[in-house]
Amino acid sequence: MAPQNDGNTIFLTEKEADRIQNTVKARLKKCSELAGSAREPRDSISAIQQATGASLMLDMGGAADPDLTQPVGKGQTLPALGVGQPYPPCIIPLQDLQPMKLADLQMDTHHCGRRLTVKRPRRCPVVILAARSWTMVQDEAEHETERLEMCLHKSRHGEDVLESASLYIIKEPYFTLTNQGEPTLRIDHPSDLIICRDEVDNGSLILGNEVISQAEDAAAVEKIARTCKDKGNAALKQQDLPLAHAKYTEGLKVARQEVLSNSNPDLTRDISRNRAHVNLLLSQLDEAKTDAKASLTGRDDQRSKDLDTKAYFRAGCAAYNLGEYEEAKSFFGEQQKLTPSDRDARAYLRKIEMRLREQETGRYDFKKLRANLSRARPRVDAATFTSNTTVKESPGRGRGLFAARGLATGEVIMCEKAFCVVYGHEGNTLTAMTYDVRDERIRVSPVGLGLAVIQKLLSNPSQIEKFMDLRGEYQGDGKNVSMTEDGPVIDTLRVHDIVSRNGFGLGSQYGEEDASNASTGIWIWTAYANHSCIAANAEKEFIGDLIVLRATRPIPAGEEIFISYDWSSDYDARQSNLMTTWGFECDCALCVAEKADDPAVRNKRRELEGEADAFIEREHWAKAKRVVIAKAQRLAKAIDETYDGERYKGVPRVASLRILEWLEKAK
Ligand SMILES: C[S@@+](CC[C@H](N)C(=O)[O-])C[C@H]1O[C@@H](n2cnc3c(N)ncnc32)[C@H](O)[C@@H]1O
Repeated sequence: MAPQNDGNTIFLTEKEADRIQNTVKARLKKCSELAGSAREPRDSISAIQQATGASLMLDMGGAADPDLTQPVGKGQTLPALGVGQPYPPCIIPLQDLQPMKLADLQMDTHHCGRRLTVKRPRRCPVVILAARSWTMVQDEAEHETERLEMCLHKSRHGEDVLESASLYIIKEPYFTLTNQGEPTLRIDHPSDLIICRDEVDNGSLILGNEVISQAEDAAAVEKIARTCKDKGNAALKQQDLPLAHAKYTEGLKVARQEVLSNSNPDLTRDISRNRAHVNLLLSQLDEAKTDAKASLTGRDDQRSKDLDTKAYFRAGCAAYNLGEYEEAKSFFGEQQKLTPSDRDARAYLRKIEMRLREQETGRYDFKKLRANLSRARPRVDAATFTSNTTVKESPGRGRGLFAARGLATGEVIMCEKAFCVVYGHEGNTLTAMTYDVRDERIRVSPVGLGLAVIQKLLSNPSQIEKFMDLRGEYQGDGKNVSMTEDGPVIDTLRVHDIVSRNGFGLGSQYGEEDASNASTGIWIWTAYANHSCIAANAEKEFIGDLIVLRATRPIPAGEEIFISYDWSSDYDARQSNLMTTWGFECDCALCVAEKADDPAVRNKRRELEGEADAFIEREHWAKAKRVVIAKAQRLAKAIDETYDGERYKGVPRVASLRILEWLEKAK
C-alpha cells in the first residue's frame, strides 16, 4: 500500500498510513451522515480568537500543521492529503448566481446556482499552512461568522489569495468538514473565489466584474478612469504587480463605457498599453498580447508611432513566449517598420529565425543550449519539434505516439520545450502523500507541479484546451474550455489527475534531490508516448527543460514510439509502480511471462540478481582471475535456471543481463 522506492525512499509506517486512511475515511463518513443538515451558528468572537490564536502559534513555531506527516527516512515532514472526490468548478457567471447567506448553508453541500459574499473582519488573520490557508469570514450584516479555507491553490503571483483581500464572493459555495471534523467553506477551484480588492474609487464600486458607476457624464467617468490608471502606475512603480493589474483592469472597465470610449478612446489605449506591460511581467501572455494590440493607434505622428512601437514590442514578446513564432515575427516586423533602428526588434527577429528553423527541421544547437544553462537559468530558449511523429489510437492503451516517417538509430525523434517544470532547487516542488479514495492507494504526488500548471493555465487560458486533452482518470468537462466574464474556469481536480498520469521526473540537474523535492514537468506531446518494458524504441534525455527523444533502433514509418516509464527488472516492483503511478497493468510479453512465474521463483531470481549486482560492484571485469570468472558463470547459470525455457522463448531474461555483460567484457 505505502509507496516505496530504493535509495530515494519515501514511505510511511503501516501505523501512519493507517492513520491517514482512517482520518480521510472518518471525515467522509461524517460528511455523509451530516449532508444536507443545517449549519450550526458560530460564536463570532471565539471564531476570530481561534484564527488569531492559530496564526500566533504558527508565527511562534508552536503549532502543528494538522496536514503534515513524517515519512520514514526523511528529516522533514510532508503534507498528507485525501484526494479522489472530484467535483466540477462553477461555470456560471457571477451575475447569474442567486445570492445566499451564511445562515442558509447546509452541511456537506455544494450550493449550486448560489453565490455568497463574505468579508474577513479587519482583525482576523489568515492562517497559512503548507497545503491550505484559512480564515474566518462574516456576511455583510456581520450576523454570522464561518470558516473559509483555500485548499492547495492558496497563492497567486506570490501572494496568499485570502490575505490579498478582505472581500470575497464564493461561487456555488461548498460547505463541508475539515479532516479534523470542523465545518468550513472550502475552495478547491480558484475560479470559484472572486477576490474583491475592496476598493471604492470616487463613487465606482467594483464588485466582481460589475462596475456600478454613479458618474453620468464623460468628464466624471474620465476622472475615475484616470484615477485608476494613476493608481496602477503607482503600484507598478512599487513593483506591486497584482495591484497594478487590478487598478488598470478597473480603469479599463470604466474607460470602456460608451460615454467615454467615444469621446476619448486614447485613454483606453493608454491603460491597455500599461496593462500589457504588467501582464508580461506576470507571465499573463494571452492578455498581454490582446492588450498590446488593443492599444495600437495606427496614427502617423511621431508620438503615436513611439507608442505603437512599444505596443508591437509587447505583443511580440507575448507571442514569442507563447511559442507563436510566426505571429511574433509579424509584430516585431511592424515594430521595425515604425522604428528601423530598434535593436531589440532586430535581436528578437534573429532569435525567431532560429526558433522557426528548430520547429521546422529539428536542427538544434544542443551544445549552445547546454552552455547557456545555469542554476539560475535552468530553462532553455528553444522551440518544439514534433513533425516526425503523430498521435493516434493505440489499441488497449488509449492514444499513443507514432513515427510519421522512418527513423534511424540515434536520430532525434522529437524535441519538446516543457509546458511546465518545477525544479527542486527553485523550492516550489511541493510533494505530498496523497490517499486516493478511488483506489485506496497512498502515493507520493508532485502536488507542486499541479499548482504550477494551474497558475500557468489561469494566466494563459489559450493553453487550457491542449493540456486538458491529456489523459486523466476523472474526466470532468474534458478539454472544453469554459470562460466566464470573471475569467477562465479551471477544473483543478482534473489538472491534478492529469499531472499524476503524465508528469515526468527530470532527474537532479542542480544539486541534491530526493523524492520529496524531485524536479518534475509536463511535456504535452511527449505525454502521448506509451510504455513498454521490452519494446521501448526511444530514449529520453533532458537539456534543461527541453526533452529530447532519440531512436534506440531503426523505427519504420507508422510504428508506435514506446519509452520505458520504469526500468526495474523486478516484476513486482515494476508492476506496483506502473499501477500506482500510471494506473495500468502492463501486458507486454515480458510481463505476461513473469506473471506466470511462481512467486517463489520470482523471489529466488530477485535474490540471485541482487547477489550478481553486489558481485559486479565488488569485482572489476578487467584482469579478473579464473576463479572469479567461474563464480560469475555460476551466478549467471543460477539466474538462467529460474527462467522457464518454453515461456521465455524470444523474451529477454532481464535479470541476467548485467552479469552476462560483465562476463562478455571479462572474456
Ligand atoms: C503518459 S500517458 C500516455 C498516453 C495515453 N495512452 C493517452 O491516451 O493519452 C500514460 C497513460 O497511458 C496508458 N498507458 C501507457 N502505456 C501503457 C501500456 N503499456 N499498457 C496500457 N496502458 C498504457 C496508461 O493509462 C497511462 O496512465
